[in-house]
Amino acid sequence: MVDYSVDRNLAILGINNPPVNALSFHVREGLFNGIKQANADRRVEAIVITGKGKTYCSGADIREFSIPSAGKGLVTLGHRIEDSDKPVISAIHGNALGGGLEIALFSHYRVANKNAKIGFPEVLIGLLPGAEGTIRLPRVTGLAFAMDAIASGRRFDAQEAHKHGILDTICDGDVLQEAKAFSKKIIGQPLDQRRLSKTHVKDAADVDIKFEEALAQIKRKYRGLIAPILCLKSVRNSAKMSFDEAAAEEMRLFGELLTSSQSIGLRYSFFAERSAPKWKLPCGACADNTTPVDVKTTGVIGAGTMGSGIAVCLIRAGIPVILVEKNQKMLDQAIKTISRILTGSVKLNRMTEKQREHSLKLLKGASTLDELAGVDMVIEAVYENLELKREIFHQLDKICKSSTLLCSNTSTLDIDNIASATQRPDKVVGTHFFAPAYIMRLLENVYGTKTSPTTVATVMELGKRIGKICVLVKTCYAFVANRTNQPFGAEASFMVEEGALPQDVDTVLENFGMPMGPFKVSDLSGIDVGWRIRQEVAKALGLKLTLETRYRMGERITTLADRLYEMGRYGIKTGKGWYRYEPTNPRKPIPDPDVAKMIQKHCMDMGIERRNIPAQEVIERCLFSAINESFRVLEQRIAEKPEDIDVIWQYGFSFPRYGGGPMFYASQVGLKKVFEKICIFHEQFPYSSHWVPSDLLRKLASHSTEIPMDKWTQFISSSKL
Ligand SMILES: CCCCCCCC(=O)CC(=O)SCCNC(=O)CCNC(=O)[C@H](O)C(C)(C)COP(=O)(O)OP(=O)(O)OC[C@H]1O[C@@H](n2cnc3c(N)ncnc32)[C@H](O)[C@@H]1OP(=O)(O)O
Ligand SMILES: NC(=O)C1=CN([C@@H]2O[C@H](COP(=O)(O)OP(=O)(O)OC[C@H]3O[C@@H](n4cnc5c(N)ncnc54)[C@H](O)[C@@H]3O)[C@@H](O)[C@H]2O)C=CC1
Repeated sequence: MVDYSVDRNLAILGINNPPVNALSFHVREGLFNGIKQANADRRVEAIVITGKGKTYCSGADIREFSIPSAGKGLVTLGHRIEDSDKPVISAIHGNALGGGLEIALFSHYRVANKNAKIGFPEVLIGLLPGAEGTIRLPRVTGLAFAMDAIASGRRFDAQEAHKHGILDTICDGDVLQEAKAFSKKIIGQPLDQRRLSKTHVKDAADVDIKFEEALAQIKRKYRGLIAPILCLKSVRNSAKMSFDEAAAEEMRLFGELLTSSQSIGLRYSFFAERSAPKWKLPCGACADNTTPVDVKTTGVIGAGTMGSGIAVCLIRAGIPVILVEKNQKMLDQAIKTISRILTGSVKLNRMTEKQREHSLKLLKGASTLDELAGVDMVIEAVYENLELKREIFHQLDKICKSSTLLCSNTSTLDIDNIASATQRPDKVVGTHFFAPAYIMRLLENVYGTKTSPTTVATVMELGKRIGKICVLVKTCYAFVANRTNQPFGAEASFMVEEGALPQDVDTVLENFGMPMGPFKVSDLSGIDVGWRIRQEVAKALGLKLTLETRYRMGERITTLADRLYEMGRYGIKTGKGWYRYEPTNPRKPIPDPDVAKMIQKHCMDMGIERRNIPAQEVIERCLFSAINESFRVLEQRIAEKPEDIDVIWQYGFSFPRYGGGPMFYASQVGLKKVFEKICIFHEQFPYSSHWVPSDLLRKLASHSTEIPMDKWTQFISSSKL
């Protein structure tokens, strides 16, 4: 785990723990023993700590935080490094993150390759740099930089690190060679001033002002998160207390965070996010054994909300797009919108003006499908209408070259049905983006019965290329995202019918951690979109829709959203929806008394008695109904693993990362408790089939002990009840 070698007068300690050189138990032991050995070795005059492979060290092994600690702690190791009689140089390439940066700060000198990335990302997993990082960094950089870097968790480059004194020198080439050259300058120099524990925070006098400024900023930026605040407090301590007192307090705060529900949720999310793209098909094909085809050119059909957003994602990643729209006015409008979105990216420093111009050159508008004959991939984003989509796929099949992949951005429709309109069902797949497509990170890729592994691999790879978090799911009505979100939204609307107002429900869920309540989201994505979907379903089922009903096919429904549609309130796009929007601030939802009146009249007409709905009921009805549906999705193998559902909720619906997602939330509440509550709601609301308890959940809840999440799917085929 740590390779020890001696090169003339230098001991080289090479951290060798692929893939990221995390500081696991054996690495800590190896470094500790290496420093000891080097100090005892007469040939050695200086010690270099370096990383083998692609990186120096990416910090603590995050998995070890969830098991009892063993062996030497990072602080003990760090003190051994700092106390070394022989100078220790950290030679950094790749990443020096978290505990890795702390090792570097325990070292007496730091040299780095110019491409190295440095940072304290602990806050992103709900922690603080607990091996004296919050006490040492301000001693090097001053308070303002340390507060910003530690509370934001951002990674910065070697140049910035050098400017703030973190690095002594930066090199172009091999960092180990640079460290060897550097050692010649420092061997024999006194070490005391290089030991950060012996130094002071230079701008300590300004600590209160800097703390208040930083606190105000992070409270705005990271609403509801505890770790950024404790990060700041710990940095403040570095200036107000002695080194040892501040370090002891840092350890206490670290312990507090380590066991906090937020950090546990964020650590879960870290691994869930990495497990989601590791797709697997029932035939055994998976990410590791399937090669994607190279997508060089694309077509997007439909230049509406989604088509324009998808086109932005593609051209921004350097992929040419032919945007086909039958309505010239819509096309002109879309091209203007796309240009405006990219201008916004330039303003936010996310791209340069030159990149914007280059991206726009990759976009070509067109009015017929014939233009798509030669592209490698088409993404269809026309209205949610099965016949229309089938007709388009039928035509594309004839027009496009035989290798072209045909993707649909449908939000609900069966991929098998769409694929059956072509002679190439193996190349048909769902690519479900989320609105606004150029912002939301999720791409829910949907495979049909005949979709080939190569097609799946290609859309998963394309998603990664355009910066999306991809999750693969099996086709079914509404797939995983919209299917599990549907009961959540239905319960939110039922509660509005029973006594709450849209803003009440939104506020409770926003306080829970959702950045936007479901009624604000509905206004954003368009009330007409949901209306069209309901019309489609009704048409497919041969139903005639009416506003004066509370039940359809034995199922409870509410027609409140349809009433808004009838009033022309389509959401933000019409300036009115569940809320109203002023032209001067068209994205700010304002509660609208007209909506309250409409709701009250609806209730009176339908004979619904309104009552007070407590906040806890809002949370339980929204979340537990989604959880129940999620368990069904798992038992039907629509989603492969619970983490996939959680990632979908985080990146598709902005479920707070610290909350993990509905599946993780259920695991934290306890499956027994969740199941019992679902049974109670089922009795209370017998006409909502989403309350019929999932068999899988029943099996898991009936177990005498809580079953860990990674074992849940093993119970699908188990007959145990
Ligand atoms: C009083 C008590 C004192 C206690 C003191 C505590 C000291 C501390 O201050 C605590 C810490 O160090 S906390 C850890 C700080 N470091 C981080 O958060 C870095 C996390 N990793 C990354 O950002 C990217 O993986 C990275 C940028 C490094 C690489 O990105 P890539 O995109 O190249 O690769 P990934 O796909 O993300 O990762 C490759 C595989 O490695 C796993 N992994 C990454 N970082 C890990 C880490 N720190 N611990 C454990 N596993 C880790 C990752 O899960 C993936 O493996 P698979 O999931 O199997 O694919
Ligand atoms: N709006 C949303 O939040 C989301 C929508 N979706 C799905 O994306 C698809 C598109 O939805 P939106 O962009 O919201 O619709 P939209 O109504 O904004 O845009 C649809 C566009 O398709 C064009 N179009 C219709 N038939 C066409 C044809 N034969 N050839 C070329 N263009 C044609 C229309 O003129 C219109 O500009 C739907 O399947 C929808 O379910 C998926 C995720 C989210």
